[in-house]
Amino acid sequence: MPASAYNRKTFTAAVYEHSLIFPPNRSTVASRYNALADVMVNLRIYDQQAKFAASQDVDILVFPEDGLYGTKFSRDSIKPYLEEIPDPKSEVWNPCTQPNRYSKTEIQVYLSCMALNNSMYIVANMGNKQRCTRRTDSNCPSDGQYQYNTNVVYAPNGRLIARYHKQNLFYEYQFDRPRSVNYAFFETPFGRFGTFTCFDILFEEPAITLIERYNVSNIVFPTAWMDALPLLSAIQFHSAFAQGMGVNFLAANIHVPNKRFHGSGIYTPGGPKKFYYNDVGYGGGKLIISQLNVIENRRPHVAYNEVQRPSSEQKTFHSYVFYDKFTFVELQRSSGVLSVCNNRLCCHLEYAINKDNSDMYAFGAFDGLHTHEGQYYLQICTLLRCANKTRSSCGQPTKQAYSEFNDIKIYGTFQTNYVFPEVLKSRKRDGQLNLASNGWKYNNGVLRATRKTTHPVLSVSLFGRIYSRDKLPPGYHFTGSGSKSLSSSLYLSFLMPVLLLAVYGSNMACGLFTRMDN
Ligand SMILES: NC(=O)CCCC[C@@H]1SC[C@@H]2NC(=O)N[C@@H]21
Repeated sequence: MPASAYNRKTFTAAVYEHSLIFPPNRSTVASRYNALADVMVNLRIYDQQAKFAASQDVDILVFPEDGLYGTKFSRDSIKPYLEEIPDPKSEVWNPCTQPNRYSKTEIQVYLSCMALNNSMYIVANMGNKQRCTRRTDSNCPSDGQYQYNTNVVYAPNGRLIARYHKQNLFYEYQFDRPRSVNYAFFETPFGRFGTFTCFDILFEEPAITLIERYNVSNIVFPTAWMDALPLLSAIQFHSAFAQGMGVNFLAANIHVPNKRFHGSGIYTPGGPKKFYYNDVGYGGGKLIISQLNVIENRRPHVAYNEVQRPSSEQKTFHSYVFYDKFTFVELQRSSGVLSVCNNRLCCHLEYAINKDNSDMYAFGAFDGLHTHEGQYYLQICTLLRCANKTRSSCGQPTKQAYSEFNDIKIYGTFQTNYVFPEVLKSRKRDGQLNLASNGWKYNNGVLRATRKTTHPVLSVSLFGRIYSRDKLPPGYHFTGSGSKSLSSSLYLSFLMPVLLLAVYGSNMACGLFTRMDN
């Protein structure tokens, strides 16, 4: 559909960070009756939020991943919470107006009525079961059903219009990985929306393909994201993805601060519109509402690619950032130009700092395969505040910083256009994480402050992904996939190589892996 076909210029979006009420016991198998009671406690809170959102003329409301009953189920204990969900690509169903078409679909009926009663698009995450039999499907799990982590989308008339099964599972042994990637998108009067879930954002499939091949310019993103500082806090990375890919991005997280689940927001190609970050044990969930422009023409970024290696006079050192060994140089002067290289990536920094005595900053580069909790190939340039004044603390998580910069300009010799510009600050008032809503520009691969920074700087980074250098095929991680009965060492040392050979072999034969992204 051409962009001019959209009859709206703006729309109002909302995301709800939900402080969910967990079922009393997630390790034993509850009855369907008790499971539904657990879900209803959370659904009623969703309903209150939807009513309030409607009073604010919200067009689309997003709820988080695992928001209805939480995480850490076993394959068996999740079963009473699952529902069969028909494929909206092959049939039209309005659960609110046709509640008896399928049995045991109470959650879907409730969500659909929420959309209809409040006349808005509702995006939620729930569990989907799909029966199968080994007689016709040799991959059918031994318990006779697939179990998927699923996003569902309802139109303002209550109709189910999209269903997405999460591809890249993150230690979710209760769920199966879909055998082929499914792309879920839907049309609204204010643009085309795609959906994927949490860990998916780090991978090419389905995220990049949805945006580039299916031309979605808005993403609805239920997530259960645990912050991993210094480069992968929720608000920081989700905002950077929106900017790097040139999309509106609506991220709803669960709120469980003692497990590092927090940070939701509404992000645009030009920067964050509104976000919520609260890591203390009180304050609870929050509804965030913001008006956004309809994206007429998505404008992806091109990363700076000119190869230049100005030599740095300073000594480099190594330190770990989230298990990756970066090469760093320390910022020792009040202003200057620094370069640092790691493998094929060279990063360049021009800066002027008003440095507080308690701060130490370093500028680092990493070009390699990240292997902790999943595998993904990274190229990163980062200017960060070290956790204390030792070099080995550079890259360790910290939320404290006291220095502001008069000037920052960062660029690098990236071999990918998938570069996400991050600016993370420490909020003066209370030391909470903060984002820059303006005062920064990302253009032609160069990230620069357009004026003196406000709030102390925690990190400023160019976070690049090279999907074609990932060692695992899309969606294949050693986590999840319902393989709970296999010990991970057996899986990694024996079965994984066999699986990989089989997958690569068959896909190569089918010519599916010929596409190069970079
Ligand atoms: N529910 C999910 O899919 C959570 C995955 C996101 C976690 C992000 S990605 C890698 C980092 N590791 C973490 O602990 N948090 C980050």
